[in-house]
Order: sequence, then structure tokens, then C-alpha cells
Amino acid sequence: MAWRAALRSKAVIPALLSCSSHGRLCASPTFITQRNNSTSPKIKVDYDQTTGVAVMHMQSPPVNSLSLDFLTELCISLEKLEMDKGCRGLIITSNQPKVFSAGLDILEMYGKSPEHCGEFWKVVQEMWLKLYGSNMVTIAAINGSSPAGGCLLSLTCDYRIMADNPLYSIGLNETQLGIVAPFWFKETMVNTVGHRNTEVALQLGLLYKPAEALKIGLVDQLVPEDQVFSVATQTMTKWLTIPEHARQITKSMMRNPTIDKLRTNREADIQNFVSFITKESIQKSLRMYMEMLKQRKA
Ligand SMILES: CCCCC/C=C\C/C=C\CCC/C=C/C(=O)SCCNC(=O)CCNC(=O)[C@H](O)C(C)(C)COP(=O)(O)OP(=O)(O)OC[C@H]1O[C@@H](n2cnc3c(N)ncnc32)[C@H](O)[C@@H]1OP(=O)(O)O
Repeated sequence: MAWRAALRSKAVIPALLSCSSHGRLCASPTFITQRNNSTSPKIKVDYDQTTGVAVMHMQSPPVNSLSLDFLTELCISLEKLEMDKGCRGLIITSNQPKVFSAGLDILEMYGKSPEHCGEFWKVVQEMWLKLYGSNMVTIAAINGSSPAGGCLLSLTCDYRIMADNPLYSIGLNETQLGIVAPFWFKETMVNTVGHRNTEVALQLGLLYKPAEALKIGLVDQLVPEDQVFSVATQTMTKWLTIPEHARQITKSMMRNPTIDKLRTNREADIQNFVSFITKESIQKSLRMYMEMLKQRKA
């Protein structure tokens, strides 16, 4: 698709990157904001101009796995919203039953060429840079399970509201797949729940039930499932009463050290990922994990 090619082209990526933390000041003309509601196959964006709040509904069956196409679309949607001066808040939620997001699409990392893996990782980085550094108030309305990359997506937001359903879980469970959360996943978690909680959670690849997640601060609030979205909307209204420049500067101050670390090491991080994920032993672990998922289903 043209937009996917555009996003990946060398000419466009720097423009996108340069806007991830100060989007309103350095808007690239490449993606002039579309102010009306837009729909797309994997993500539906509803933007209410009267409130200045956009809602991103992830709708990629069966489990909103973060594939290359999904992430590319997510980045483009974010870019458009970020460049719109009127858009001040973003709620991210899922239209899939029981799942917020199953995390990175394992099939993008299994049996793929190093070039493909590198391209995939670049867009994973891009998603994180854009969301973690967003000028908007971002709220995750977590209405289902949210493992690994799904948890990361939630952690990039400013506030997390999760459905109080013990069938759901959330956490960075990478080690259970035989893989390792990279330093920026780790730091995003440390910045949220502290060093010790992260150390235990990452080594054991823990997936927390909502009540446990609340206890360690991995989520900020639990609400009955049917209220996740309405509470997210109310919370957004509250956050939007804070003077914007003061809130944005504060957010940057808290997050920029971590963001800068990845921004200055992007290429090395891609090389690290590619050499790690294409190892035979790691590929074997991914295959076994996928087989386990299928057996669990049977
Ligand atoms: C020096 C060393 C440095 C190393 C560091 C360098 C680099 C770092 C290296 C690697 C970092 C990688 C980071 C990876 C992050 C990730 O996000 S990996 C993905 C982890 N995700 C999971 O573990 C979740 C797995 N899924 C589930 O647990 C469940 O599917 C569920 C989300 C709880 C939903 O359950 P349910 O509703 O019962 O659905 P099913 O299990 O039946 O699934 C439906 C189909 O979807 C397929 N699927 C599920 N998850 C994924 C996925 N993440 N990717 C692709 N496909 C997925 C599942 O297999 C089913 O498929 P079929 O219908 O059977 O075909």
C-alpha cells in the first residue's frame, strides 16, 4: 500500500521521527491532518473535535497482535493526531473480545529474513517513540489481556484503566517465550513500577491478574468491564484541565532520558534485535511457544 511504502521510505521516516516529542512545533507536511473520523482495517480512529479527544480502537482479529502492517498503521494514525493542534487526548482501546493486544506478532519474528526482522523492529521502535513521547494525554482503556508488547503499549500511556476481570492478565512475559525484553521495554516498566518489581517481573516473565497489577502500580485503576471506556473518558476530562504546556514539559522531563537513549542508539538496537532473534536457538523457542499456544487452544 502507498502509505506503508511512504512510512518506510527513508525520506519520510526522519520527518516522522523529528515530530515524536514536539509534533506541534515541527509538523511535517507529509501527513496533513485529516480532521474527520477515519477508518482503516486494523485500527479505527474516532476523533471528536469538540472535546479534542481521539479514540483508537484496535480491531485486528483475532488478538490485535502487533504486526508490521498494524504498527505502520498505528504510527500513521498517531502522526496525524499529533500534528493536529486541536487533538489533545488519545484513548487506546480494543474492539476484540477479551484481548487488548497479544503483543508483537510472533509470526513477524519467526522464520523471517534478517531484513524483514530489521524492518519490523524499526516500526516497533517507532510506535514506542511516538507514544511514549506523545504531547497528547494518552490513556489505555485495557479491556482484555495485555501480554508483552500489549503491556508495553499500555505502559507508554500516561494512565492505565483495566477491566477488573480475573480472566485477564498483563505483563512483560518475554522470558517465557525464551526472548528478552530490550532495554527500552525494561526502562518503561522501571519508570512505572520501580526497579525491584521490574527485576522480578522480567526475570520470571510474570503475567499479573488485574488486582496484582494494581497492587504494584502496573495499572492505575480497575473498574467493572462495562465501565472501562466511560471511566477513561472521565479521566481524560480531568487530565485535560491541567495547563497543557506545564503538563507536556513535565511529561518530557520524566520520559526524555529514556527516549533519548533509544533515539541515539536506534541502529545498534535494530542490529542487536536482528542478531538475537535470528539465532537458531531463539527461533526454536518461538516455534515451541507457538505450538504451546495451539495446544492450549485444542
Ligand atoms: C544481549 C541480548 C540482548 C537481547 C535483546 C535484544 C532484542 C530483544 C529481542 C526480542 C524482543 C522481542 C519482544 C517481544 C515482545 C512480544 O510482544 S512477543 C509476543 C508475546 N505474546 C504472548 O505471549 C501472547 C500470546 N497469546 C496469548 O497468550 C493468547 O493468545 C491471548 C492473548 C491471551 C488470547 O487468548 P485467546 O483469546 O484464547 O486466543 P488464542 O490463544 O486462541 O489465540 C488466537 C490465535 O492468535 C494467535 N496468537 C496469539 N498471540 C499471538 C501473537 N503474539 N502473535 C501471533 N499470533 C498470536 C494464536 O496462536 C491463535 O492462532 P490460531 O487461531 O491457532 O491460528
